[in-house]
Amino acid sequence: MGDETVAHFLLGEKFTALSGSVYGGLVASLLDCHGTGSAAAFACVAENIDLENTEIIPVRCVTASLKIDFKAPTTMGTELELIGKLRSIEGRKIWVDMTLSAGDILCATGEIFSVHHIPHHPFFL
Ligand SMILES: CCCCCCCC(=O)SCCNC(=O)CCNC(=O)[C@H](O)C(C)(C)COP(=O)(O)OP(=O)(O)OC[C@H]1O[C@@H](n2cnc3c(N)ncnc32)[C@H](O)[C@@H]1OP(=O)(O)O
Repeated sequence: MGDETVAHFLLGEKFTALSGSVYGGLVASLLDCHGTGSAAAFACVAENIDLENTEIIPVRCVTASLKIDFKAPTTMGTELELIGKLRSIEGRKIWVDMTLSAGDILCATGEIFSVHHIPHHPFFL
């Protein structure tokens, strides 16, 4: 993964909102999921956890804040690429900047602030 995370998606037509384009709420969901996954991966790297040889990723993150800017309609039928870049880690707090592109078109940017290693958090009981 180096200093960035990459994921690809090809969505089905059922996620169409306005004609020919992906529903914006789904764009936000993809960025949310990619953001928390990226935050967990960056936390592992910071803690020298070997992701290649780990069956269960020992770090979990939850979204505390998510900001999306929609830059252009997200074309339906084109493979989407999500890229996450670590902005910073301060203890349990992790900030990741993201882009979502369809081919050459930058469709959305996102910023996620997530929190990890939460003892006794109801999500992880
Ligand atoms: C299939 C895989 C899917 C993976 C999951 C995808 C992502 C998700 O859907 S997660 C679900 C949506 N998110 C949630 O439901 C989270 C709900 N919120 C919470 O559980 C808590 O508020 C939580 C965990 C974020 C923080 O609570 P808690 O652990 O008690 O820590 P808390 O002390 O309040 O905050 C920690 C730090 O973050 C800061 N912080 C918390 N929320 C925010 C925020 N919204 N903005 C800025 N800073 C914040 C606090 O100020 C604090 O800073 P510091 O340590 O410097 O004082």
